[in-house]
Amino acid sequence: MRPRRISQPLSRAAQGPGWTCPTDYVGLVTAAPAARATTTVVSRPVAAAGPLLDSLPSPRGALSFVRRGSGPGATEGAAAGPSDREEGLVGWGEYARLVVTGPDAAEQIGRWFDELAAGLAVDDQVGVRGSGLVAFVSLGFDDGDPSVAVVPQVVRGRFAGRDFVTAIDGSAYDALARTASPLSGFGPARPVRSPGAVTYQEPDAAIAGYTAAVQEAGRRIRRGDLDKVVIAQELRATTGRPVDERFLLHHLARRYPDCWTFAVDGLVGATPELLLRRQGGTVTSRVLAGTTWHGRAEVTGGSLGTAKNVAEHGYAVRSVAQVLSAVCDELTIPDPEPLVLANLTHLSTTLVGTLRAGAAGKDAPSALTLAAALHPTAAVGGAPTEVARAVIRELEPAGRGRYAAPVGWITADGDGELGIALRCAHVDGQDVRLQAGCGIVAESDPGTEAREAAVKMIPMRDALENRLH
Ligand SMILES: C=C(O[C@@H]1C=C(C(=O)O)C=C[C@H]1O)C(=O)O
Repeated sequence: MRPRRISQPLSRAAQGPGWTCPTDYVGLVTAAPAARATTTVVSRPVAAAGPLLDSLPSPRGALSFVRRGSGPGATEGAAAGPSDREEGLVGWGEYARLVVTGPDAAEQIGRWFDELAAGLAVDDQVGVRGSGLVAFVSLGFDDGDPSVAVVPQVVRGRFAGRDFVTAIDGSAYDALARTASPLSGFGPARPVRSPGAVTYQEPDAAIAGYTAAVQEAGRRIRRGDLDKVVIAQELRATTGRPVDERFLLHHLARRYPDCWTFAVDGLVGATPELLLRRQGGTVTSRVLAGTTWHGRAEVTGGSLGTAKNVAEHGYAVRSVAQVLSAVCDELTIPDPEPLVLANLTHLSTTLVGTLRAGAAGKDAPSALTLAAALHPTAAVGGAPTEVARAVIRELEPAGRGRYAAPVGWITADGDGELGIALRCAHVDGQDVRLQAGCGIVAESDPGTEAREAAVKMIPMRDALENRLH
């Protein structure tokens, strides 16, 4: 599907008289709406109604940023998390969307969202994070890579144990505004389908190309051009049937409850790395770099703490600390600790900051502004940043698209939660592009890095092939 650029929200008139519902969602369709002068965003608390991901109505166009989600068959996987601790947002339907490129893509999205918000009335009876007006955002890695923002027509959310639904316009709005508990209508309008057989295109050539790129990156580091660069591999796959994004999301959420299971405009994955959460005056970032994986003898205990991993991790933490310390009164940077996932263990540091007093409230930098300032951290770019970006452009000529860039949601008052789009694939019908990368430093061994990249593709390969280990 080619991105459309829509600078104005789709008005009811533009949808035409025959318009009913832009998605396959049918659960909340009620009587025709009364005419309203101003479009209203309505958020209402609702009774808990099963896993968030179960509400996504269509195979395509899923919007998600969910943690500890489960979905059907949640008890199958050993790693399944209890769904009562599930939190996040899912959305569907498009009230408005923007696709932009350029070094100021995040700024353009921020301005567009501010203007859109200024034209909407908000009736929020929930008042938790993520309620009220939100946009899902997925930025491009490089200036030329398109960035996408979507304001959904319907959002289902859960934070701090509170369930809510937000709707703008359309049938869901009418049901929400008129009935006390509209949730009985939620559930997939179309059954979730497997993508069928998966074929990978020239996997050996992809690995050989990657190993050569890592070798070249190492050579440049050793000759002193830069200290660290993250080099990514891509793997293309074709599926027997058009991919149902929900199939991937359910699988990822079950298997990786500690990750944020995301989907925005066909980019689907489960990332362990939180680039930035802004909640009022508090900012949080979980930095990952330095990796070992299960099945390798040296995975346990001390090996994660090798000088190479500690150095790799240090670049990433410093790159985040530098940006956040400029806007924070206080910034806590604890020692790194292991983050154990189903297939990998990363060195992890969670930084927490308090935004500078003068910068609080309306003048505070928004979550999107901060995420754009942080991007690319040395966890996905390198050090120094600009040299690493140039090396990535050269050694990854296909371009990254939205892989390894900020993905998540933002609110109109500047809060939001944005991860780094990792362990993901871009899905377009039966075509799937998987990407995964590794931080390269002077001591990196190309063969080992190629194996690490392969391990990082396992979450998405398993999801596509519906394999549970
Ligand atoms: C680049 C990726 O992962 C990043 C690189 C890591 C590393 O090199 O150790 C670890 C976590 C991520 O910050 C990826 O998963 O594609």
